[in-house]
Amino acid sequence: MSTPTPTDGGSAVPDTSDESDTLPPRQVDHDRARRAVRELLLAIGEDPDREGLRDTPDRVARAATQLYAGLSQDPADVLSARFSIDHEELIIVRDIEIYSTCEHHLLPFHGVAHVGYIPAPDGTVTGLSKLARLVDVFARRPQVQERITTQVADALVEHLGVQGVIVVIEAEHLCMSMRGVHKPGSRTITSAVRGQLRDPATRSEAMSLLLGGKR
Ligand SMILES: Nc1nc2c(ncn2[C@@H]2O[C@H](COP(=O)(O)OP(=O)(O)OP(=O)(O)O)[C@@H](O)[C@H]2O)c(=O)[nH]1
Ligand SMILES: [Zn+2]
Repeated sequence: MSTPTPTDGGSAVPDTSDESDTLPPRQVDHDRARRAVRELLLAIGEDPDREGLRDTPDRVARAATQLYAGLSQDPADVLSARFSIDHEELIIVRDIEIYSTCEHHLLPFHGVAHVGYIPAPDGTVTGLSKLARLVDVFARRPQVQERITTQVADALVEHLGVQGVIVVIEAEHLCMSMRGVHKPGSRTITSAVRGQLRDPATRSEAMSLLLGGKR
């Protein structure tokens, strides 16, 4: 599913294998990331060669391969795990923990995602874990919360042919907590609704299940 990422800290070699036909090579360029982190440390007046910081550029570069792994992952691959169970009613996975990185400040935002959908008319569903994996594919990129929300909803329509989908994400943005406006604890809630779940009655049933026991 995912494109392999270098683990030895060496510079990423552009992917010229067959996989590059489907996705552009987006692995983290370790050398470049290391140089950038060293520059940032110099820019803030730190000594990147002092003991505690000596390995930091390399650590940050390696962390980036995890934090931005979604850039080289294809939602179609995640949703290729599908099977027919002849179920045409609402399916919800809620409280999916989500960690992402705000594209404005490169600081984390984290919270929960709730995903519900009404399967295609032939009853085809995907595995429950795939909904959480789908969230991660879009969260592990430089992002804004609204975009993750719509991308998850649109991917389920496009790749699974669902009749309706609702996605709600609640998250705290550290760029609002530890800097800037300094409002720790504020939560941002975004939603995206498609197809049959736009119908007010169905949508209200889905919302009460999505948020059930939490309000
Ligand atoms: N809509 C949206 N805004 C976001 C998200 N993450 C961060 N932001 C906002 O992006 C905005 C960037 O505003 P700017 O004025 O360009 O940057 P800034 O001077 O650092 O803003 P402050 O955070 O207010 O200090 C801020 O208001 C952030 O709260 C997100 O996921 N969605
Ligand atoms: Zn931010």
